[in-house]
Amino acid sequence: MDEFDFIDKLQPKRIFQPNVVVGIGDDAAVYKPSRHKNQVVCVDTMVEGVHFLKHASTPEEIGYKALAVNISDIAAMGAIPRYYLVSIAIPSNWAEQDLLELYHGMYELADEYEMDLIGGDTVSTADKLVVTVTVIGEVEAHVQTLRSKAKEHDVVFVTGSIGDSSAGLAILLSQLAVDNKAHKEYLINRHKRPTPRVRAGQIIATLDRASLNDISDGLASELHEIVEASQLGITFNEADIPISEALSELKKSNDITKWFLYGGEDFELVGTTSAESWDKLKMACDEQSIKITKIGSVTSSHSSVQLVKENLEMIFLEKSGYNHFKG
Ligand SMILES: Nc1ncnc2c1ncn2[C@@H]1O[C@H](COP(=O)(O)OP(=O)(O)OP(=O)(O)O)[C@@H](O)[C@H]1O
Ligand SMILES: Cc1ncc(C[n+]2csc(CCOP(=O)(O)O)c2C)c(N)n1
Ligand SMILES: [Mg+2]
Ligand SMILES: [Mg+2]
Ligand SMILES: [Mg+2]
Repeated sequence: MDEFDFIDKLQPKRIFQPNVVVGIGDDAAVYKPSRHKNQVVCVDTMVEGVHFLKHASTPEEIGYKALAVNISDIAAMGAIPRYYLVSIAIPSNWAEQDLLELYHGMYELADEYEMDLIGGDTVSTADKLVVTVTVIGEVEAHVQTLRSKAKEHDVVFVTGSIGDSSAGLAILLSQLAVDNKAHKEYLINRHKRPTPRVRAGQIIATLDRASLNDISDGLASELHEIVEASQLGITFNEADIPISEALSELKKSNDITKWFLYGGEDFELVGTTSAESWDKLKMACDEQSIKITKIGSVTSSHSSVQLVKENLEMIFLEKSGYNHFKG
């Protein structure tokens, strides 16, 4: 493979955003920021063996997810994704065709959101593929859906359903057998092709105030991040946590809490807002068929995350979930 030929093949056929001044092909990209908007930027990396296994995912699925997890961070800021850059470290056992397919996985999502690939970097590496995606988005200058914005008595809400991705990973790792074929495919798909909740983030951005976080490391961990940043507490009900039909089915013979509390990679949004704003949010989401569920409330109990179990026992949850240095 030739580095320069490969980069030539990444040149987009079309540019969606009129504000791109210089895209792929020079020393750096140039774009014009929109007036009255703040620029929002995030970067997340995926490493072969840590975030995906080459034999368990197609290159297209890996590319899709590498972009999706970053769009999810943009959604958690109430922002709209506009541009992305891709840095890729390539070992010799990845063929050019695999890499072009990986980019196709990204194009699928980028087309949906009319995002432009405006640059990146290509290097070789000894062993595992590493793909790092940077996304730039824009948000109305007054919108700040920060982890620190929770207030006492707020409603705690979550989009979609929780725990599917982690159960899907357990299937891929042969730690879980699911007989129902449709359920098995659903769970694996939720792991490989998470849906970033940009539309929900947009609605939340219209509220007077909201705290917001996306669920990458697990619900318990993300709730801890909100209570730490807001110096408050959260209490939530196990019975109210939205669980898919596929995961509910597994409840009969598995302890599913490890998936929905600590598993991670749900890429749903979790946040808090006033009771009044919650009513507006719920109504707006219902109108657009966006699933959003109230799971608890914000308390004055500093930095504690309390779960009311289905049997009404109350337990304090530790900040455990996915942690790169704890496994
Ligand atoms: N190596 C680093 N250097 C500088 N800032 C970092 C570094 N790693 C993380 N950060 C910053 O720390 C904050 C939290 O990052 P983190 O990656 O935990 O958030 P996240 O992307 O929402 O979570 P996840 O990576 O699990 O998806 C962000 O502001 C991020 O930019
Ligand atoms: C092969 C394999 N083993 C384990 C996992 C689970 N996993 C990896 S990183 C992560 C948290 C989010 O990542 P980050 O914090 O880097 O954004 C999780 C839950 C996986 N996806 N693939
Ligand atoms: Mg990150
Ligand atoms: Mg995040
Ligand atoms: Mg992230």
